[in-house]
Amino acid sequence: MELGLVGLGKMGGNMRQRIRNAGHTVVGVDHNPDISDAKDLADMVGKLTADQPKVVWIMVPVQAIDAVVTELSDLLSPGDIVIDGGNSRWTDDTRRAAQLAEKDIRFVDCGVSGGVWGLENGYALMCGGDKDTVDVVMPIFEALKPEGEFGFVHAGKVGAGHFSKMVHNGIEYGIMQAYAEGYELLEAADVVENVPEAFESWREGTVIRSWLLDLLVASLKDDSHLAKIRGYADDSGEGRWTVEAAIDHAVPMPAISAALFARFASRQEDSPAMKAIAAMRNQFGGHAVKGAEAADPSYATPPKH
Ligand SMILES: O=C(CO)[C@H](O)[C@H](O)COP(=O)(O)O
Repeated sequence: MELGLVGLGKMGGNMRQRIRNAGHTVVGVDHNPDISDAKDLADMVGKLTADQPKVVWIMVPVQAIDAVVTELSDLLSPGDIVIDGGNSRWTDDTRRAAQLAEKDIRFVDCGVSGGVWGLENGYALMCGGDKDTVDVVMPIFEALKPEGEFGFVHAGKVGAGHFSKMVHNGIEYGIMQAYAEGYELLEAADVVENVPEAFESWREGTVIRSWLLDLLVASLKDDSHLAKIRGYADDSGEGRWTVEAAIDHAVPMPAISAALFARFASRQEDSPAMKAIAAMRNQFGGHAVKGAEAADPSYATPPKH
């Protein structure tokens, strides 16, 4: 089968290779001419010549997806298929599907998990769209997914793929946070003599073995106290959308929301909220505060009311 692939970065570049390894033709396009097979989107579409609907997979940062969808809507023909494999917000899928449907172009949303290891291990795929459309793309999904029984779901209509991926990522936040908190306690308590060794021992036989645990062990092998990196964690939206969806459905989500808020806390040099707590403790109990007492001696004595 023939596929156009837009975006050949960390994910798209390896996906092109895995699809080619399975014997398909991929015409990839990227801003970087050194890795691109076509000079622009029009050139890429022109190079898709097989007797089939043209199928174009978008694998670009979320901010760039709308522009690519709009350009493709002018380049493709009725019956052709666009797949959005980025980490899009699931509510954007119906809007993009409707935009393309105006020109009878079909749309599939596909959450992709596997990161930089996907070339080797395969990518777990969660897609949404009409069954007939998903069936056309199936050879490409088969090429990308891990070998074996699992790693693919046609989750439902348009939007269901990214909704599934969003919840997957929310769970990812919660699992990572739990390992991270356990790591901090082990480091702080100084009871377990070799923390990386304890984590490594959990990789087999335990209830908490997982790939994320394997990855943490790999990081601790390289840097046993994680001294080379700062405790600063970004987010790209998936955790926020998961918590927002939980609110929409009144679903209690204490672990995932705590994991999300822990990331926000990681970005603060100092905590305005904890300053407020320290100030109130000082007000009601004359409890000592850190930092400000040197500059303002009034903090050293309990205020009189
Ligand atoms: O989808 C992924 C993994 O499954 C991406 O790595 C994603 O970036 C993770 O989300 P966040 O950046 O918010 O941690």
